[in-house]
Amino acid sequence: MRNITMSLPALTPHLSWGWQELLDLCKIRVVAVMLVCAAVGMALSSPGIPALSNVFFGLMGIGLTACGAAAFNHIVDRRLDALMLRTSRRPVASKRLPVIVALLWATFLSSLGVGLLIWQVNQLTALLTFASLVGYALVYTAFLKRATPQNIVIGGVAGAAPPLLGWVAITGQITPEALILTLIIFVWTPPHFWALAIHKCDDYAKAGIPMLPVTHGLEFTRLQIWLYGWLTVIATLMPFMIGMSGNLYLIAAALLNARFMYWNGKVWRGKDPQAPLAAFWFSIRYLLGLFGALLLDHYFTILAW
Ligand code: HEM
Ligand SMILES: CC(C)=CCC/C(C)=C/CC/C(C)=C/COP(=O)(O)OP(=O)(O)O
Repeated sequence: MRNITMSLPALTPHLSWGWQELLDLCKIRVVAVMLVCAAVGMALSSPGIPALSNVFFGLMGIGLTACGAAAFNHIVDRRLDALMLRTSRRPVASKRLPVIVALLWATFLSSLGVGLLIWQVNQLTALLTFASLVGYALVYTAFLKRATPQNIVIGGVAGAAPPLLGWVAITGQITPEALILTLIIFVWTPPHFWALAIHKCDDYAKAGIPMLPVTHGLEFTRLQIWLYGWLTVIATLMPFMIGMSGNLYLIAAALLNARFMYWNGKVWRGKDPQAPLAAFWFSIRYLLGLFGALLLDHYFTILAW
């Protein structure tokens, strides 16, 4: 017995995992921002306070499924992740966590998430959340990411879904208002991701992943960031134009857009080597600020009545 125990570290030199590794699979900070967007979708879907049980189980179900999708992504991408500096220390890529454990964890999280939605929320939310899981973990990660520089544009549909999922969790219906919130995240994704991809271009090239800066060069990618930035600005004006949001939102959106386009403009001009990373981090604060403004505006308008 003593011999077996002593020889284990030699046989499995990298294996060392616990709750931290399981948590690392969940991309918890990305999922947290997605849940903010889902919660805003829930709030804007109805004039008063939405049914609290739908809010609670909706956010639990969407969050758990998104964590499961992220865990599947770690499994499918483990060889690619091992080739890139940014991702090489991930639990499955670095072989600290066995694939089978990650697979059981991803399956557990996703089943629990979708199960909660079917049981406590509604079938349509469960179906759309499951479609987002498949869209990200399978369609984007296993196929698009390796196949085309448009990978994140098409794959962005799955990442953009949270406000729609939140909306449907409360109302059971897909409406144009919910689709506008999703459109905002959809057109925001290319500036968000390509800014980071420019910064990590060598890493992606080394791993042979056809991200836009690798296949079409930095100048073309910088232009795309600028153009998608303007599309995002237009999309963010839509909630005001259709009367879903008021002046408070419009002012906040104008200020946030000015800063967003300041950074995207810097990326486009290509003179400041720090600009892409700064633009990437600002894109996250921007999205949180924008959805925060939608929420505040919604409840201020209700209180003002
Ligand atoms: C296909 C769509 C998307 C792609 C390709 C993408 C790509 C990325 C990448 C590569 C990172 C760096 C992750 C890391 O270093 O571990 C990142 C970070 C992040 N993304 Fe995205 N993203 C997408 C959509 C989204 C969406 C929809 C949201 C939120 C609604 C989001 C929020 C975030 C946040 C909060 C971070 C920072 C995470 C941290 O602090 O560790 N992303 N994204
Ligand atoms: C159910 C539901 C709402 C699903 C959404 C799932 C989800 C967590 C999407 C996250 C999008 C994201 C962080 C992509 C990163 O791209 P990447 O995987 O290429 O980046 P990486 O190189 O950091 O792994």
